[in-house]
Amino acid sequence: MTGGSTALRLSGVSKQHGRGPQAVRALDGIDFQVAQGSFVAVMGPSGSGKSTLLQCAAGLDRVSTGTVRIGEVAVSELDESQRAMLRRDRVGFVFQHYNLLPGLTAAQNIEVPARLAGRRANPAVIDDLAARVGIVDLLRRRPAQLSGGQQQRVAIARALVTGPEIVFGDEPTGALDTAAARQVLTLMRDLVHRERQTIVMVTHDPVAAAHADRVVFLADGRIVDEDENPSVDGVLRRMSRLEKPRC
Ligand SMILES: Nc1ncnc2c1ncn2[C@@H]1O[C@H](COP(=O)(O)OP(=O)(O)OP(=O)(O)O)[C@@H](O)[C@H]1O
Repeated sequence: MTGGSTALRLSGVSKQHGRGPQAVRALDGIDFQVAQGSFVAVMGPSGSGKSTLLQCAAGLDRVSTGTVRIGEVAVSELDESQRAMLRRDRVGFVFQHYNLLPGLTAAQNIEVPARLAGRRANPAVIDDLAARVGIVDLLRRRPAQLSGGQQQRVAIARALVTGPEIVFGDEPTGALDTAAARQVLTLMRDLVHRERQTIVMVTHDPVAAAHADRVVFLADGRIVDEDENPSVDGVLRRMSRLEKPRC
């Protein structure tokens, strides 16, 4: 992991969904830091709290207790509209199903977050992003004219257009075939190692997780294991320990 500043810090974070007898404690005392310029994967069995962790870390949901910081900003102290502004200006998102607007070209899709922030992206910025993610010749196409891997590259460029401090990925390769997934993961790793982008990705896929610098493993809302030098076999071994039936 690279030294330097901390892009994301969760301290003592708990999150309860619902109230009373129906309440579910999805996160239970999470302490989690991500160094700026690193690529971290979050894994764990179904229901272990991965999505809740991502939602709380990205300011999409409120924590019940504890603090979340993105850079110097205490996200957990912001109100709803301040969190919306933080997400717009400082956070990028990449989803499993790309979420591109079908009526817009790739270039127009990339520009959407800048437009939402009341700006127009300089065409040179779009060209630069397209070069960084390898879609220079595809900018005039609409999503239906692109493969899944190409659409995810457009979505990654869109996530980067505001120059975010951190990018969150929710199963970003979950809908891709093996070859396209590998290319997208290599791109994400290059963005981190060449450009010092920071990426936090939730995944079920040990191959995807092994592209990260570090993998954290959740079970029952807690971080129960970490792998600082992940390999596919190592991740599979750790996951199989977590997924053993409990007595
Ligand atoms: N809005 C909600 N209301 C009530 N319970 C919820 C809500 N969202 C999640 N939960 C519960 O919180 C726990 C953690 O859910 P979460 O979706 O974060 O897990 P996950 O690890 O992402 O699961 P999966 O891998 O299946 O997507 C689960 O027990 C889930 O049922």
